[in-house]
Amino acid sequence: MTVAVSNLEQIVVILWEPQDDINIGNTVRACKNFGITDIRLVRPRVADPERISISAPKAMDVIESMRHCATLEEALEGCVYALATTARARHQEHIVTEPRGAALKAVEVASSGAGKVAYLFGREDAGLTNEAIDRCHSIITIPTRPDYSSLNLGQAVLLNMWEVFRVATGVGVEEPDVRVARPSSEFPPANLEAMEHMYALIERVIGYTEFFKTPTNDHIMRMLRSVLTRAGLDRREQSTWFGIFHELERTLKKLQLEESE
Ligand SMILES: C[S@@+](CC[C@H](N)C(=O)[O-])C[C@H]1O[C@@H](n2cnc3c(N)ncnc32)[C@H](O)[C@@H]1O
Repeated sequence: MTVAVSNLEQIVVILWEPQDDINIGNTVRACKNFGITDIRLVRPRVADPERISISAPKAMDVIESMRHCATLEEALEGCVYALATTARARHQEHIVTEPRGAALKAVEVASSGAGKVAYLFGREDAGLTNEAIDRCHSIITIPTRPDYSSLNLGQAVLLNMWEVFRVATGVGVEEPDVRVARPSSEFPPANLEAMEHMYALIERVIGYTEFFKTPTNDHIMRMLRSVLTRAGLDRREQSTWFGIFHELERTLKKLQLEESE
């Protein structure tokens, strides 16, 4: 799969005083996964390329091109728009958005040719300072359960860069496939355990015939599973299928018994 990456070159990830090489490595990895190569570190406590590469293998190109900056001003060089990420929306005066909305804005600005767009991430123990947040146009808060809202730094980078990638490339944002859409059912979806019982039953019933010709039934069963998964059976439909195959098994067993007598 090839994707257009020109807008992604305009995205800058800034880590504010990162404290840990593993988190820097996870950031590098997430960025490289999604085509972002401009990473800038403001006063990192550590930044050992070898240790960083443990969590970001085959990414030495990005690791070696990371810029080390003494100040946020230096890190924001060439940027025309900045977004601060924080779990705690402390600044009522800022626009607060979530990663998807932020990515739409970031890619819009990045595509305009005006300059680069910076995403700021805070240090592991203290987040971003108020002064750093004040330099930004808007705040991104990743929605979480309210009493446990702080994500790991690398994971926060991952979620945001995934959205930037999707918006910039259009990958993974297709409309649902209408061919497989079905009206919503009044019954709950079929239980996975019940589905497994049903597949085992179907396999047994087919086994009474001469349909299976190969030593393993895997290929056929995988195809049947795929068809029935796509159908998205509800509980009533599943139990009807089960009932039909159950009756078939009973009948086939009876016939087999009669034949052997
Ligand atoms: C471990 S968190 C910092 C937690 C810090 N104790 C605080 O209160 O901000 C490290 C960074 O990940 C990002 N982050 C973590 N959770 C987030 C969330 N729910 N929404 C947006 N960014 C988040 C922010 O950039 C944050 O500064």
